[in-house]
Amino acid sequence: MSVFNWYNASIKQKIGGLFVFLLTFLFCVIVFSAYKVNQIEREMRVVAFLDIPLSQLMQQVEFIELEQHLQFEQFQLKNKIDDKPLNPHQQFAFEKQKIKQLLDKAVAMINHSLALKEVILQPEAHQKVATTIENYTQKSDEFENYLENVYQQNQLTEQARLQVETMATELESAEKQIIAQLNKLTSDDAYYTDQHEKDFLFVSSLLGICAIILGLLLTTFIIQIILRRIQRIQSNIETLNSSVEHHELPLELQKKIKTKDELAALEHDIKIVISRLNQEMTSREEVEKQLIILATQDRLTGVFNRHKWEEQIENQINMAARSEYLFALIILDIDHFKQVNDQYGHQIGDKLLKHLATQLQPQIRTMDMLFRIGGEEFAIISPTQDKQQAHQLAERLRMYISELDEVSLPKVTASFGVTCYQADDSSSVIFNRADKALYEAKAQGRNCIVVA
Ligand SMILES: Nc1nc2c(ncn2[C@@H]2O[C@H](COP(=O)(O)OP(=O)(O)OP(=O)(O)O)[C@@H](O)[C@H]2O)c(=O)[nH]1
Repeated sequence: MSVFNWYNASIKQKIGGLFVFLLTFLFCVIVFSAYKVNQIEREMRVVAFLDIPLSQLMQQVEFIELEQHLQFEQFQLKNKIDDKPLNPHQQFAFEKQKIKQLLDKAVAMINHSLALKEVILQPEAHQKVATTIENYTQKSDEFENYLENVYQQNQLTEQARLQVETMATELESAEKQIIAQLNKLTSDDAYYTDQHEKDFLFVSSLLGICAIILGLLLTTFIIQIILRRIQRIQSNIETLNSSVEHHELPLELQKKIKTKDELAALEHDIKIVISRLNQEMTSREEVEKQLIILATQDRLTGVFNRHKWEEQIENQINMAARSEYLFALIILDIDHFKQVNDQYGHQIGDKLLKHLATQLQPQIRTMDMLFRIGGEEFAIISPTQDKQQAHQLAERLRMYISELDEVSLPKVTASFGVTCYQADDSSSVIFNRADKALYEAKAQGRNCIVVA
């Protein structure tokens, strides 16, 4: 079994470990507390049902013993009390009988409690008290017999008097011993019970402190978990918000949701919203791309359309008007295209236009732009080219078109009008100049280039 590694454990594991420790401690404290309560209850029962009645009994014994003492005093002084119906022996026997009853009762109580194993505190001391009482009873019997003998002889010798005195003193001290033992027993029991009560109070305080710490920890732990999850939800919502604001695809929820409470349901809902938004934005981007293509691309040939042409020629004019920037404009028109349509059909005419555009695109630089600006009319904007360079490009393209040989398509040629940006040109001015050059090229017999 691997030992819990506190230093390498995560915060969650640490809090969990602390919980296990505290719960174990709390459990031990509860068990100990229950044990103490039980012990105190048993002790209190002994005090209530044994020690206190014993003390009461001994108070009565003490009282009788006081009476006896007085009697012995009289006996010693040989003061006969005429009005008293009983003689000293009878008097002693009568009182001894009362003491004996009380002491027998005390011994019975102690023995009963000992037999039932109720005495948990100082059972030996209780046993000793019982033995001492039994000894006392024996001594008391002996004293009674002796006293009877002395009385019957009707004269008191000095020796007998001394013997009676000694025995009486011994009996008295035996009684005192019993009382002292009982008092000690009661006070000891009270002391131990008091100690156990203090222990119990200490344990109860520990219990309370543990419960408070556990409660605080538990509350903090739960609050932390809830806060962390709320933060996660907030961060997801923020991501969502920023994605919508910046038109970016939102990130997927990173953490897999394990729990099934209300917050988990909320996270799940947000996950669904994010996933839907992802789909929505992806398809919207697709639609936007398609729209841009539709807006800028010629559907038949795939090159830029007239709309893009108008936008770009304006851009080029603006750039050239602001700086030394130069660009060339080439307009090319397929020669006798009407005949192609007439002879091969409109479909072949379309195919030819598409084929021609596809073949021309790789022939120009990436910065050059090819537009279809009319039926069989194309334009090329060629940035940073002067007239000569533009003428060379047009010538290369003219040659290329005239040499194109596609089996399924008729061979064609094209005429070119070429010009360059001139100061203060507007889009229509430069276009008209190029168009005029093209017109001249047509007039010159086609498949040629006129630079304006
Ligand atoms: N197949 C096809 N034909 C088109 C398209 N757009 C225009 N045309 C045809 O192109 C032909 C252009 O004819 P014209 O303007 O007379 O010019 P041309 O026959 O090319 O003669 P020149 O330009 O003078 O050499 C017309 O017959 C149009 O119908 C198109 O998208 N597809």
